[in-house]
Amino acid sequence: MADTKLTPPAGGEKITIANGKLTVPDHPVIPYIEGDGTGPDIWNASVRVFDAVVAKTYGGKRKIHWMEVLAGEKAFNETGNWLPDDTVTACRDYLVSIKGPLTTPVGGGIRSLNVALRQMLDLYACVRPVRWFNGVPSPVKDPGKVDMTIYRENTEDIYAGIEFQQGTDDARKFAALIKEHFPDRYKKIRFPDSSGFGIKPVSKEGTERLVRAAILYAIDNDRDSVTLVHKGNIMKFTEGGFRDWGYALAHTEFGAVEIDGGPWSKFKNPKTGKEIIVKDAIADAFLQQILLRPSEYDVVATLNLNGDYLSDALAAQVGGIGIAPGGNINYVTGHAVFEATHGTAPKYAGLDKVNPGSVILSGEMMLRYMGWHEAADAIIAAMDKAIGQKQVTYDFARLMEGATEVKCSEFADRLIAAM
Ligand SMILES: NC(=O)C1=CN([C@@H]2O[C@H](COP(=O)(O)OP(=O)(O)OC[C@H]3O[C@@H](n4cnc5c(N)ncnc54)[C@H](OP(=O)(O)O)[C@@H]3O)[C@@H](O)[C@H]2O)C=CC1
Ligand SMILES: O=C(O)CCC(=O)C(=O)O
Ligand SMILES: [Mg+2]
Repeated sequence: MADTKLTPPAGGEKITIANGKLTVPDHPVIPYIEGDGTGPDIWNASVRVFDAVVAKTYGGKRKIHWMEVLAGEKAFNETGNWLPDDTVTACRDYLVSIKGPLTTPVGGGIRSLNVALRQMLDLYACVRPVRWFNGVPSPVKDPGKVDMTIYRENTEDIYAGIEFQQGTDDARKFAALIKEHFPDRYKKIRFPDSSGFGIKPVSKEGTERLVRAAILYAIDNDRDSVTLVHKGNIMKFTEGGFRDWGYALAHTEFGAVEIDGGPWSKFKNPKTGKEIIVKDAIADAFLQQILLRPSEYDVVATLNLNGDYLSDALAAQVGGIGIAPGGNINYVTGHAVFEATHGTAPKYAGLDKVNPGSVILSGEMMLRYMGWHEAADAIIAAMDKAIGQKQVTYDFARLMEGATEVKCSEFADRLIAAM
């Protein structure tokens, strides 16, 4: 594999993987992408928290050597390329990286760089834990009942980007192809001449590796259930396939057996002996269930688009997207890019205003992924403490009684002080 032409920071070493196990040196090089919009505000606050927590936890023995790599507007302005090869190579070579949000225009323009990076590195699992921090304002009565981890398939579905724009030669060719080979289905297109088209590939292997990761997470973290969320009643061969392949994998690889005639199934956690239920839910019903009966759901395995919607909806239930973290992971190659669930929030760019919590908690996931559990735990403890002191960014302050609003950078200061 070619090394990046970027100059790595002196004194740092690469994280490596052998036989599926990461080796993390005490001084790892970690590439980061600052991000567009509010990305720089958030990154500047977050990196101070990461450096402080590692220094305080390990007394100077460990240190992250950050290496900036470019993507998005900054990359385009400096190199004329939205996602330079060097950036992808660095994320590939150094295995673990972290990024801020990148803008994707609606309707036309460039395709999502975020999605491109996930596809190029084959980061098939988008892992988004959703939990409530004591004191965070929430629109629901009992936000503490929400404790779920979303495993969103990250490389397939409508996000594969196979689309044909209305009125183009490609769209006409595609329509002609369906007309010739699938006349019955062509007849179902209400306005064929003025339609755009999108294709949704969902594969057995793609489903299996995602559902396997979700079940292994449930085993390792002693969770009660894995729910396969799909719209398989309507999209039978894609979303319905996801459900069927997911159950089949639970049976063949984890020894799950059907309960009361199925399809819900159960197996014993090989580590704890506790029962894990594998169940499924249709996506629209699931969205009302998570509001009404959140404690019945735990690990969620779902397709790309459902997972995108669900992540923001669940984040809102525990106080908003300002503290919703995530990681894009390939558990086989070890590649991982950590990033917030939210986007660039452009109206707040440069105001030092937004909540940096989502990137800070994405860093917490990254540290845990690296095996630096003590530092990760210290971030969670500091978060609890800082929020408890009610000195919070605008998003929480506007909903929290008796709170003092602090800037993005000041919230990082509070976290560091709370360590
Ligand atoms: N992974 C990525 O890089 C992602 C990129 N995007 C991209 O981001 C751009 C903007 O997307 P948009 O739909 O506006 O969604 P955003 O998530 O950027 O923002 C929507 C709203 O969420 C709230 N919000 C977002 N981030 C924070 C934060 N850190 N602290 C507090 N509140 C926050 C704000 O709410 P309020 O207005 O109530 O204050 C904001 O207006 C698009 O180009 C989109 O494609 C989107 C998602 C992920
Ligand atoms: O890539 C984008 O611009 C949006 C991605 C997104 O919303 C997500 O991954 O949750
Ligand atoms: Mg999203």
